[in-house]
Amino acid sequence: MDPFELLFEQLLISQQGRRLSRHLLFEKHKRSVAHIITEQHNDIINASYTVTDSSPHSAKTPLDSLKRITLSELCLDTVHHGRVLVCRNIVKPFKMNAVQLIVEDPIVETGTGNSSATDSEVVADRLSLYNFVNFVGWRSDVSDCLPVGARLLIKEPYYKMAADKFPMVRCDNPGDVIILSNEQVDMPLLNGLKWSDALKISYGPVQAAKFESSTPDQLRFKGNEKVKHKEYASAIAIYTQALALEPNNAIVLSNRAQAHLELQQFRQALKDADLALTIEAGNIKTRFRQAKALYGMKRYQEAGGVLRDLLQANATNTGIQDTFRRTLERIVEQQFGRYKVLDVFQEARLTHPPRLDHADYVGPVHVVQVAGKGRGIVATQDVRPGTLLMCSKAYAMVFKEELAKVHIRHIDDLPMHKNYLSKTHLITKIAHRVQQEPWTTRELYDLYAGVDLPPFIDQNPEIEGSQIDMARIEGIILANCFKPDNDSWKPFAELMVTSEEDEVHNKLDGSAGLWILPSYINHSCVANAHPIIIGDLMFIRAFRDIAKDEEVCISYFPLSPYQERKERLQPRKFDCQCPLCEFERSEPAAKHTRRHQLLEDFGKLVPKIGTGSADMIPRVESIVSDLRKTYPSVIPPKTEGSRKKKKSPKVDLGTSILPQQFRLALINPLDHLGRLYLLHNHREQALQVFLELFGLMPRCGDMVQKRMGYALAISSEYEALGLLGTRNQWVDVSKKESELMYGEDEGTPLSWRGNTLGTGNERTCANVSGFRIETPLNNPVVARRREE
Ligand SMILES: C[S@@+](CC[C@H](N)C(=O)[O-])C[C@H]1O[C@@H](n2cnc3c(N)ncnc32)[C@H](O)[C@@H]1O
Repeated sequence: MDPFELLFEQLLISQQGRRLSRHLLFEKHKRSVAHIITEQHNDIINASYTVTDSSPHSAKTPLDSLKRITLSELCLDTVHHGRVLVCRNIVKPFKMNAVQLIVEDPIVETGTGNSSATDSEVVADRLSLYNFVNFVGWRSDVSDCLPVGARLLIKEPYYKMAADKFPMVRCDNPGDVIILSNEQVDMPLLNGLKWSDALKISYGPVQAAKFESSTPDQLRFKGNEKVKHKEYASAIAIYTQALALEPNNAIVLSNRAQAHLELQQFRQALKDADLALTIEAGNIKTRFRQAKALYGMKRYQEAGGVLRDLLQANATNTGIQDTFRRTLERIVEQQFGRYKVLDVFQEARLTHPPRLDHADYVGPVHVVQVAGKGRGIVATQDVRPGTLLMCSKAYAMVFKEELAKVHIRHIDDLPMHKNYLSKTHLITKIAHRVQQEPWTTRELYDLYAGVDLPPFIDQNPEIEGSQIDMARIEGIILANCFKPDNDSWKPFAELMVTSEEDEVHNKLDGSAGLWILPSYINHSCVANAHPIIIGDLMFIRAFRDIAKDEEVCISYFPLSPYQERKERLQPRKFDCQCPLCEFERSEPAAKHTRRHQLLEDFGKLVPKIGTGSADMIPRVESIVSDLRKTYPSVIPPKTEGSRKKKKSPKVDLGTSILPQQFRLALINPLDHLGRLYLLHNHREQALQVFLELFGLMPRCGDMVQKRMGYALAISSEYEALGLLGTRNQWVDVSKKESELMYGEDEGTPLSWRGNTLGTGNERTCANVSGFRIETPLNNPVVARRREE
């Protein structure tokens, strides 16, 4: 069809509010497929978005209470509660973000052997299945899972206008889609229905009963071919056909176990491997697959037992040896919380995307009710600073690097909002996991889902996939999602709890993930613990002493002046009652206003400060001085650092969190002032500023990383002054702070073992908040001074 003819017909139809004719549906489908193929050639991945105005619908009514509805009865912008659509797929589907099909109604038999409609009258329409098949990519071939002729039931269908201004049936919830097998044709719902004899498609041969004429062996080979091409979902569909013909075929069962392993469907893999072993007990390959499935399910002890037995008979098999070694490492992690942190960093660097293979660890903490906060986490014993409280692997995570590959363009070139990307994909990933692993649904649905959703109260120990509830999943990620700082594992995570749509979408652009146990940790501005995200692992360590039964809290955002924190808490719908907030609330309002004004003045100067102009020094000094005056009894900065004064400074380790000592408004301006001093070689003043900054930083939340950075900067300045003893003392301080955050790796704090935090050569330069500081080895002025 001529593209202009197509456009003209589309225009006419859209003006008349009619659904697309059958041949137009085919033309559009064909064009979309051709478009995808071209884009594939250009190595661009498309994602098609149809953004719902309301929360995605999930049917709650059981199938046998639903009444049939036909395509022609569907009303626009309506969720058809209490109804079910019976339909048949009539095209080779394609998958972008959603699986796109064209489906048709069945024909009603009249009882006289005639049908109520002729073939040409059978209504067809578009169906978009979101979150549906395995998330193996936007371009996956899903035709083996949804072949032409597949009969489907869509519970409580939603009919809506798509972004191209034509209607379509949209289904967000995989649990609401039932693909009927050959045995399911006798359902009462299908009584009196038959399908048009000719599958009225305009291209390609039709194979409704695709595999029926094949033998189990032929199907096995076909499945193996799919595995070779990494099309695991298709392979599983084909092996399943083979097993329908020969249920006890141990080889097919074992091969299907392998395909499930590839898709990380460990429980299904274990089921197949177990069954295959009851038929052929000694099969090494199948036992190895069984061990891998156990490993995937985190049943490391059992996996270890199987692997040990296997090794006894196959001592030289390197694959088994390697899996056994990894299993032992997981057992040590799971039981003792011992991680080789440096290796974890390395692994995160080398794995793309960095989904890491490590065990979860639950340290001395448990979940309890906390007055006024719902549930929370408390320590089960006294805990020392640096103690690992938990290590948790993300329930689901999307990485910026994955999203970067997605070129957002609707198939009809309509502009789409990029910021929906990570949110949509995180929801999809979670829905997919729920679908694949229904036994994990309970722990997911138990999470707080926002003020508008009541707690989940289903008492079933194992919630079935049909209970996938996209609205709840959305609520859960908005209340509990952590977003690592832009570039992967910077130790700052922000929890998003907001009802402000735009804000949420903006924040959800980039990497984002959901971690189950950490989601129970409540907020405090003076947090005693802090999360570090490496790949998809979250480590949470204590930053201060925590007494038995004391609550463990993290900060949901960086520690900032009161006004800013207040604004950030507003959409989260709770007031923070931490000692700092209590104290600052009790301060006279005039002080807050004055600080706010001064910080606004400072904000206006920032672009000019960025140019490094020396004129900025007195201006920033004046703002800093005025800010100091807004705090009571400001302790003047110590005057250490003189070359004559050899006495080591008394280092404040920040263990005190007396709210009166916080002077948060000073931090940012002082940081800029320090940089300016350095830039203009006023090194002694810079040292004073860094010393003051270090003193201003309590051991709270993200402050620990800054403390580490300033301690490093101070040590560099002492080195420049030739005060090596003092320098070493500050190096130790920085090491201590680094240990607090990352733990120790074989006795050496992580930041000193590579370039994970600084520039990689911390003897020659340090990195404070991204600002390079020169030391004698690379600063000619200081080097000369030393020579003198
Ligand atoms: C990530 S969840 C924390 C666990 C949650 N308390 C629960 O019961 O599952 C975040 C929610 O916990 C509550 N919350 C967290 N910190 C709080 C605090 N300091 N005071 C009051 N409520 C808090 C708020 O309802 C917030 O939206």
